[in-house]
Amino acid sequence: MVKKTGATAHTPMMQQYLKIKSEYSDCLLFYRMGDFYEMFFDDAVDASKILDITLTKRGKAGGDDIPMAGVPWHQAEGYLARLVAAGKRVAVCEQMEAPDGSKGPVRRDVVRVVTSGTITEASLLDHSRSAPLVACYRQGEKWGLAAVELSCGHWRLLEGEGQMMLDEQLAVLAPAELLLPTAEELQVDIPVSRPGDWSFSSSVTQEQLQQHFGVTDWLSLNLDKHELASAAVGAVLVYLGQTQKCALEHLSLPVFVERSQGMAIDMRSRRNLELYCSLNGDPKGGLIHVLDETKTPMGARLLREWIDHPLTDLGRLNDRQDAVQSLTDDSDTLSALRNALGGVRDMERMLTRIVLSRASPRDFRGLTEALVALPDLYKLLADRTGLFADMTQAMQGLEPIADELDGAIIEMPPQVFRDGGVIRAGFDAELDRLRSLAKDAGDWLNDYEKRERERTGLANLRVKYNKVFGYFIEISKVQAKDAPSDYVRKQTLVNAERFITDELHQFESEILGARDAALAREEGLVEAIRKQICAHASAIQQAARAVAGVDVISCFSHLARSCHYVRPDVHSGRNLKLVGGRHPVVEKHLGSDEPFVANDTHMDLKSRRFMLLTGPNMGGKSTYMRQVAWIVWLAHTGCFVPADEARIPLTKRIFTRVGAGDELTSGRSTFMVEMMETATILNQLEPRSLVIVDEIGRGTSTWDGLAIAWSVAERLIESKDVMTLFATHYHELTELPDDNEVAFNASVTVREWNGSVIFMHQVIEDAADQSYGIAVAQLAGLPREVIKRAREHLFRLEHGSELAAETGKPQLGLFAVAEKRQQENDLERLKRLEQRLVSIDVESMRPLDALTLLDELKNEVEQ
Ligand SMILES: Nc1ncnc2c1ncn2[C@@H]1O[C@H](COP(=O)(O)OP(=O)(O)OP(=O)(O)O)[C@@H](O)[C@H]1O
Repeated sequence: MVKKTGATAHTPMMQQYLKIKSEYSDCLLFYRMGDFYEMFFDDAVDASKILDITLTKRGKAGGDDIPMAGVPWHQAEGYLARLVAAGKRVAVCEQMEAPDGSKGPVRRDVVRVVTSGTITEASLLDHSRSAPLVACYRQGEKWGLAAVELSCGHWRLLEGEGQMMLDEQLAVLAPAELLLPTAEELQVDIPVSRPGDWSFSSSVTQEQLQQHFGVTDWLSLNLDKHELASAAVGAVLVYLGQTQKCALEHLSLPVFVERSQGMAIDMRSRRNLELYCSLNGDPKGGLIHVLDETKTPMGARLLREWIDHPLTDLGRLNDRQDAVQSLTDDSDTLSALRNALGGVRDMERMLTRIVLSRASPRDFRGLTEALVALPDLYKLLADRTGLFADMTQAMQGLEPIADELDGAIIEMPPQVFRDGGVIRAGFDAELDRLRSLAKDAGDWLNDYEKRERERTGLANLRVKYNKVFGYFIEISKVQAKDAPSDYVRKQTLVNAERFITDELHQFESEILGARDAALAREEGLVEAIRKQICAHASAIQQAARAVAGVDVISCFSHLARSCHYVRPDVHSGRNLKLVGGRHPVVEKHLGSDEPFVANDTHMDLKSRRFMLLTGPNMGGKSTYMRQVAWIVWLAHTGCFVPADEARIPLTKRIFTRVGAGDELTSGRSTFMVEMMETATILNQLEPRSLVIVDEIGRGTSTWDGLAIAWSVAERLIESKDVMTLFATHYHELTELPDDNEVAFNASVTVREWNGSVIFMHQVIEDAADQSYGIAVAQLAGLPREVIKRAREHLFRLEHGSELAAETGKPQLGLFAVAEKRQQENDLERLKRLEQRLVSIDVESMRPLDALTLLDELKNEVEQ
């Protein structure tokens, strides 16, 4: 810990620093000094470690050096990102006035606190996904969530009950930062901030809404019926006030939208099905990677939202499908639309930065171009009904502001505002006048330099400029002695002397005045334009949302055409029929020499609801089951599906249990994870669930594993209105369909050829005849001797009882052993019962004792 006070009096600047720092003690303070953000004391020490920057010192406190570290202001973005990623909050303190040379430090204020949930800079955000700030408020089992994406302005309000559902929602929302009351602890790996318990209240929300949005009509937001979500909104708004310190015009209103439940998919299942990345963490192996053919960042984010939240409302689903169909059938419009979308940059996030006064000139230009592109887009969709009608309407009406912006902002603006050059010539007469004054200066300087060379005869004389001295004449040391007498010496360098003249001095005051005036004029114009944009913020937001919608729909249409996806018939009946189904990711990754083998699926929630899938390792079982899950999932998003024909029953939940890797970091073994996933499925099954079980019971002894797999399968078979695909290596389970007419066997086919196996990847309705495990091990390159020995062991295990009879040695097959153990257990239990019965003295028993004993005996038998 570095001492901050001591006997030495602090300089006025350091006193100002310490005062501001004391108000932001939980933050690292970026204290603006000229072209740098400086940090002092512990902040400097911490930042120098995290950012790997030099730790220097500035002045003393209590006799000790004050540590200092700094970063250049124009590179602050990258440094902020690293500090926030390291879990820091950073208060950015700016100079609020230009230094005027008078005594005392310039006025400084914190203009913003940067936290992981309030980042808006393009370079710090993943363009394709949201990273919301989420407040959570609980009362008993019930909870309310308010999630806002500051960089786009969208809200999502949710309420629910129970920890499990809360965990699931949080996992899907993937907050960048969580706001909680002080007493609340959630076991999540997300940075937590606490805006103050008082802020979690509906009345605070009402006040804040009035303050930020001028909303007085509380009822129109539908928050009055949702006390918990409403309280969470209050905390979000208070926190944004604490950290952003500016108007939040770009935020949409936090309306509580009642959502029909939608399809529920727990986080493990999302991971198991490889939604975002493959099980080994490669994003290219994730489904999103294959589906994301969107053209705009807004579209990419909305695509994730649609995939993340599949619909169970058939009406809405149909609207999406109709829209996708209409573009799929019209390839000219589709390609024109996708071309036009290609030119639209991230309107939502650029708008946010403009509203929050954090935009670069390029954000202004980017937004301008996006607005200018809107008419092309909506004209392409003119006369279309359904979803497109609302979307085209939202894109209209912004032409005047688009024209205004286009007339104001130059086509290739610089990266920062500092040197001006953002406003087009011809936009403002006064700016043009000041600029031409400044520009004429260049000509004047050239002319002056020429004149002075001629007058003095010094050919190397140069007129130069730097920030410290302004304009000066530089003459080499050798020639300096010949400088005329009206040259006033200003600075001596090793090889040169610098001079000033009255004429140059007078020119400087005029010219610098004109340049400053031009910059100030431009600043004023940009601010006026910014205000104009703010006034249209809500309309621009809606247009951006509409662009995102058009983008996702055209992405779906593009997939339908280019990858041959078909419109699924999602219906309220029970029948599932997939003809020529394919796995979207595996299909994409296979080379042309190894075509994907399409497979059919015929099931019914009522009469054919349990598929027992067997077959060799590497045969394609996992691929097949995931493909069914994916087709069902995608069908509920509006996307067409990779199949030739698809009829899909409305599905409320998807569960998966897939052979995942160990979660060793969470202290759970493979078997434990398996059992937890299985428990989730069995405890939460509800009608219209689709269950995928890819191996169960592998992480324990064969007997325990088989027993568990068997009883889980039985339970799933009994579950009405639940469709299960159950892959297993336990061959014994293929007997299940014998006694259960809703169950049927299926297997992936292989051919044997020259002692080797060839995988056909074809799913047929029959049990696999053998497991081919040893053949696959041979393919994988296990030593020949080990394979030979394995075959001998296999024979011994499969023919245990016959061998035992022949050799007299007890070498039992798996089932024989199981049966024998069961018989032995039963026998023992019977013996114990017999002993108890014999020892009873009936004559001396009271009736109550007799009844109690009878009850005990019954329990023992039933165990
Ligand atoms: N329908 C298919 N068409 C073409 N190739 C396929 C098909 N299904 C699977 N494959 C290929 O076979 C490989 C193995 O498939 P998969 O992992 O589904 O087998 P599995 O039966 O589940 O194996 P295991 O039992 O060892 O988990 C896949 O990575 C893929 O390359």
